[in-house]
Amino acid sequence: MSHLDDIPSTPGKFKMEKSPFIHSRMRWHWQSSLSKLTFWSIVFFCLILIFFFRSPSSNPLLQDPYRRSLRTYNWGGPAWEKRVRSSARVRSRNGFSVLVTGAAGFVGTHVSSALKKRGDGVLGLDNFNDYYDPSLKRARQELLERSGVFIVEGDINDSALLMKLFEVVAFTHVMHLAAQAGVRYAMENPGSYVHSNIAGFVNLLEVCKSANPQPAIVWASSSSVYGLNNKVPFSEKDRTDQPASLYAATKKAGEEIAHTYNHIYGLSLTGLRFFTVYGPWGRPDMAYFFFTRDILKRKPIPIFEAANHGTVARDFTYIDDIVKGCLAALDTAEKSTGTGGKKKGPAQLRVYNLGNTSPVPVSNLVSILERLLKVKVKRNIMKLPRNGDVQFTHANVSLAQRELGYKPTTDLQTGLKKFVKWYTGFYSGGKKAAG
Ligand SMILES: O=C(O)[C@H]1O[C@H](OP(=O)(O)OP(=O)(O)OC[C@H]2O[C@@H](n3ccc(=O)[nH]c3=O)[C@H](O)[C@@H]2O)[C@H](O)[C@@H](O)[C@@H]1O
Repeated sequence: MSHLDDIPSTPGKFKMEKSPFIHSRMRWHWQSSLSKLTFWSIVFFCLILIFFFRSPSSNPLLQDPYRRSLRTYNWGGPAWEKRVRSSARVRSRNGFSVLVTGAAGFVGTHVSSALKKRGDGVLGLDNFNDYYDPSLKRARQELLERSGVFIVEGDINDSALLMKLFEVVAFTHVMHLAAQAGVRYAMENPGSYVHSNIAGFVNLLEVCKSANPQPAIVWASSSSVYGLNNKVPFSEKDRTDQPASLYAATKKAGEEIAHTYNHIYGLSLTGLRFFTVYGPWGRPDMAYFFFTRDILKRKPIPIFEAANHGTVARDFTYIDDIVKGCLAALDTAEKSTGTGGKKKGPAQLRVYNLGNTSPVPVSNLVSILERLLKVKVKRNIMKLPRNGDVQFTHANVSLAQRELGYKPTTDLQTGLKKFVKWYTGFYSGGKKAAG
């Protein structure tokens, strides 16, 4: 037999062997390569399993919001109830008793502080999740505690906690600012948007509708509900049925859910469409914030541009203007009409734009920061990624002006100057910039 006989006549096929020795040798070869193959397959499979279970982004069941929702918070007890009552106690004539959800958040902190200053009773609620550096939330908490605002640690999805809070305090108003914010993060962690912005909102409304008395609710919607609209400036009468991100879709869903609870239970509900809010104590996931951090680190700044070199612009709105809008919405909110889960008559249902009315290209935002920080910026012009961002936003605020007396007064240059002053002060002295 020539050596050629060992070679398969066609790929994948072997000639039958007659020699028993060759036959058993081949079988041994086969078995050994088979067991090797099995061994390495098992190793490879195990590696994939380890990688899968260790990587939160690849397994939705292990993503933050679910772990967060499983977290247990310590609440209850006489000392805790005393703190709750004291924080929510009204200290001015005709003042409100307000439950502020998301009180350790950017807008929540500013609104809580402003309400407290004018003598309203304020109780905060926040789950201190780690969407961005929780130490910034803790610093905001300290700030509020110094002015007498207690923040209860807990989740808006926790019905027992919410019911307890309403049992301890007869809140006149709820300022609902707890949410999963951020447009682009919705592609990484969609579940967190459903968890907070839909399930959490419904849970809160369920408790509010059963409360006696029912509170009036003012809550944060978003300019992102205008989605792919081309008609500017955006007016409350415009369509909001083409969201560009899941974040926008959950905020739009919130507006429809608000309609339902108003219709069925007589809850007074006011949605505020915020337009890219910025300022001191802001959110590190927002462009103006991380641009500042990265400019100071001499890193290149990615500036998005639309097709055909189209400008990407935002109606950046300063936090103090937003706070005035929030307080005016609370002040003009009518009482809910239901009791104990039953509607007694029609109740107020409103939606307002709270913007600045003058969009600024993102490249101008970078130029302002460049001047304020006195650092030459390396610009990295990039195509607007298909990740939920829209090309521009521009608010028409005439409705808010008419009905709330809302009038924004801070331009981007002035507002950023205040932000940079806060930022450099806050992160100086060895504190690391939030990531
Ligand atoms: O007004 C709103 O409705 C929304 O405003 C912001 O969303 P956004 O306007 O996208 O704010 P940033 O994420 O700070 O982005 C500002 C601008 O910078 C641009 N950008 C962002 C990131 C980047 O690397 N480069 C860049 O050019 C974005 O395209 C956008 O035009 C908030 O993150 C949302 O939570 C809020 O609801």
